[in-house]
Amino acid sequence: MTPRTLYRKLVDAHTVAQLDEHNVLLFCDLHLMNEYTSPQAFAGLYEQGRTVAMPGQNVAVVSHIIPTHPTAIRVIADAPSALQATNLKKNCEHFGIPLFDTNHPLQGIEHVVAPELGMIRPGMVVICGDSHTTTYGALGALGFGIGTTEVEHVLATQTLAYRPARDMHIRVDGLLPTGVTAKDLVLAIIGRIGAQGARGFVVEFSGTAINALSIEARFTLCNMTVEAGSRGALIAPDQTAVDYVLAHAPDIGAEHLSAALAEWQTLRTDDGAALDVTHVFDAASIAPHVTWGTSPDQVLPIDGRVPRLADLPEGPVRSSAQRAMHYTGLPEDAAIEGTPVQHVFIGSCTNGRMEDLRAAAAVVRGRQVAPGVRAMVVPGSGAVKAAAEAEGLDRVFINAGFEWRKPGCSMCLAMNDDVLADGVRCASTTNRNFEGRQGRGAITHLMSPAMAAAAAVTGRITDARQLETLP
Ligand SMILES: CC(C)[C@H](C(=O)O)[C@@H](O)C(=O)O
Ligand code: SF4
Repeated sequence: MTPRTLYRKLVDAHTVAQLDEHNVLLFCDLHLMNEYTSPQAFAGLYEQGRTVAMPGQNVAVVSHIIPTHPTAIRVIADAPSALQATNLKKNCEHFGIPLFDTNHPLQGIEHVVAPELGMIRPGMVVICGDSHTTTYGALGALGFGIGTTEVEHVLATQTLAYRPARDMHIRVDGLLPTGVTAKDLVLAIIGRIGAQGARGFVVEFSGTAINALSIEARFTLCNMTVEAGSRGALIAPDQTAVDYVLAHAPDIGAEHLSAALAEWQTLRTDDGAALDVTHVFDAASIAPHVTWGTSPDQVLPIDGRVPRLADLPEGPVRSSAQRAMHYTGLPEDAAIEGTPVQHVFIGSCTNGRMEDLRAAAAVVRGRQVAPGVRAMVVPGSGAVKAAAEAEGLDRVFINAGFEWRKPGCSMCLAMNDDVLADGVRCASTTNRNFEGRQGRGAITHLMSPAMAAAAAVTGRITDARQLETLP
């Protein structure tokens, strides 16, 4: 048999029919939905009198528009947003789709909720009307975002017309130094290959540095791979992945377990499989990274300087850098370290999990948020929030002067009322630093949770490795 990549194996195993030369009909094991990208899809179903083919293989979560203030009952004040949530509830009830509604104790960001509740298994195809569905590659599942018209088709048929991508392999040799995280790795990768560098590809990661990552760190890596333009990210499931899945999905009955384990074993790229592109990185040389511009590839190691325009190739790279410098107020050749911030945001589907909160808390413990800085932590889900509180992390943050919020997307994209004012500069653990993403005129610097925590306590962009851990 011709050697195949892991990606090809997943596509082949889910192909129901070859539609034409380029497209297949792909079966989707799980379809996740949010309040934001599902309304028109449901409207389309009603219009055509169609029903949902496999309601049990769909799950909905209120993620994006939900307020995160620490009130006992959450009420969505904004009328159009409230309507989106009510409609999602009605639609889910009508079609029998499970829903994590506004006040559900396990509500959160869809990409945090789904894996922690054991919904994601190696070998699955998982889709969602949201680009960060690539997260699930961390468990050897092919996840990717789809558009609203596709959401309708998936609801009606549980399948999707799909044009397979090309295979990119990113190997990361060596080990990340202490204090350097998966967030720094992915920012370094995007910085080198560019925000369009993986466009048209599904990226498989391998190498000693990847094998050494925890599953939560792999979620961060696969989540942000989409910011290099990729159509998916994959890591072959190893023992770390199997342990995670079994710990989070105890319902895999003993009678299915050995078959499942045997199948997961086959989920790897065969020797000799054709790869379209390969990149190699050296983990040991990677430092904490921070974005300086308005695209995730406008990024620097913490000791780096904003590029000089004359050093950039003439054309779109230079002109977008020029525009970004104007927007972020950082001139060419400026050092990124020491840049003052007024806001710190710790959360999102990239870095809103337990390990992220622990890493931030380790920096914050025994310190205070710097004067003039507003800092908040928004856990990725109700389960993350409860686990963090059980460990006392909420007290660490609150005692330091952070706001401790309820779960949701929040200031990752400011679709609720967590919006930054014009000109405010924010150290953020999120994944996109686009113009206006966190509020009109607000400036976002992407970084790891430890780096964001260091910015909170010093009031400036700081190398977290230089702050001693206090008892
Ligand atoms: C709202 C949604 C469509 C969007 C996405 O697809 O990623 C959002 O989650 C984001 O992060 O920008
Ligand atoms: S946390 Fe941010 S990136 Fe993730 S789904 Fe929500 S808005 Fe999108």
